[in-house]
Amino acid sequence: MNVVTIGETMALFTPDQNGLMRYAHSYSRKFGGAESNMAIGLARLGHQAGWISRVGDDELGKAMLHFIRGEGVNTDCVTFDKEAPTGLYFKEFRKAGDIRVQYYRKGSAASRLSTADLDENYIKQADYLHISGITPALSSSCRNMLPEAVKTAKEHGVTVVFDPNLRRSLWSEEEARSTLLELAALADIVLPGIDEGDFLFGTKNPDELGRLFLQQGAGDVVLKAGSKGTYHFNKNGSAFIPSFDVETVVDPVGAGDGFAAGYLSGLIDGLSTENAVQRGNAVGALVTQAEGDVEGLPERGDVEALVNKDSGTEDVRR
Ligand SMILES: O=C(O)C(=O)C[C@H](O)[C@H](O)CO
Repeated sequence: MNVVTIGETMALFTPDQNGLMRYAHSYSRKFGGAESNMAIGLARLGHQAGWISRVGDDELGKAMLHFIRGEGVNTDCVTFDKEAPTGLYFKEFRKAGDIRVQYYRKGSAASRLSTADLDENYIKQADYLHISGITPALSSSCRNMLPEAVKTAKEHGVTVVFDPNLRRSLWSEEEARSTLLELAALADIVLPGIDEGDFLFGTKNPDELGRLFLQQGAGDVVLKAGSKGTYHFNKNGSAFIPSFDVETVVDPVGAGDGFAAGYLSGLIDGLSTENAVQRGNAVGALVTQAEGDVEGLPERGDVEALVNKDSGTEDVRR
């Protein structure tokens, strides 16, 4: 297994018409969850990814498992929870550039994840353990589980990758800040966005953020600056890798997960850090071109076509 990830996936309902969702009568049902989005992204690029989760023992949970397994992600460590339902979320396209999400996930099956769901043998066979800052916001058992997962990974030399994925609606600012900082300190690689860096450290200055995350304990800091590009910092210095131009953003949700998949794909393939970041930028850009959290995740040929066509290859080691 190249990467094992842990987290909640929800059934995602999108109104079939744009505008205020109160007028919607029909919805498309998709699936979305930061960690499984990333795992599907990896599988689509030809890598082996495993997902640890709990889903409701209900029709949506069963459909979700079929879908994610069908995408080529290993689901051996996904449990059906008989006591709690699969979480839901709605994505409302109000108008161009105004997309809102509404969660119905409190008490969901995945919020009941705990250390009992961690299988040492499953985690230890991976090269990377990927975790996100959404999981600890779901419940105290989820919150306690992540440091344990990290401990298991570290005992077996598995590299820990942490994407803060700040979701303000799920918890208080104080709780979010202290927990995300704790997890960032445990990770080998952190993948924050500039706004998340600002939330955690009170600055949007990339160099400052790079320094602060390194000081916090990460070995590699991959700082996403949206449509501008991505900064990379480690003890040897820093680089800026520009983004790829996209004409219209159809749906930005999931772009960060796509970035993580592309970046990890690059590392797994042994690319230089800059080229791995560039692959992350390419996958992130392509995700925004289709509606849905995973529908735009590209196959390898699409990524190569974009990388080879574009001038995004300019990378400056600073
Ligand atoms: O918002 C969440 O918690 C999700 O996991 C749903 C989406 O798939 C995710 O936000 C995309 O990154």
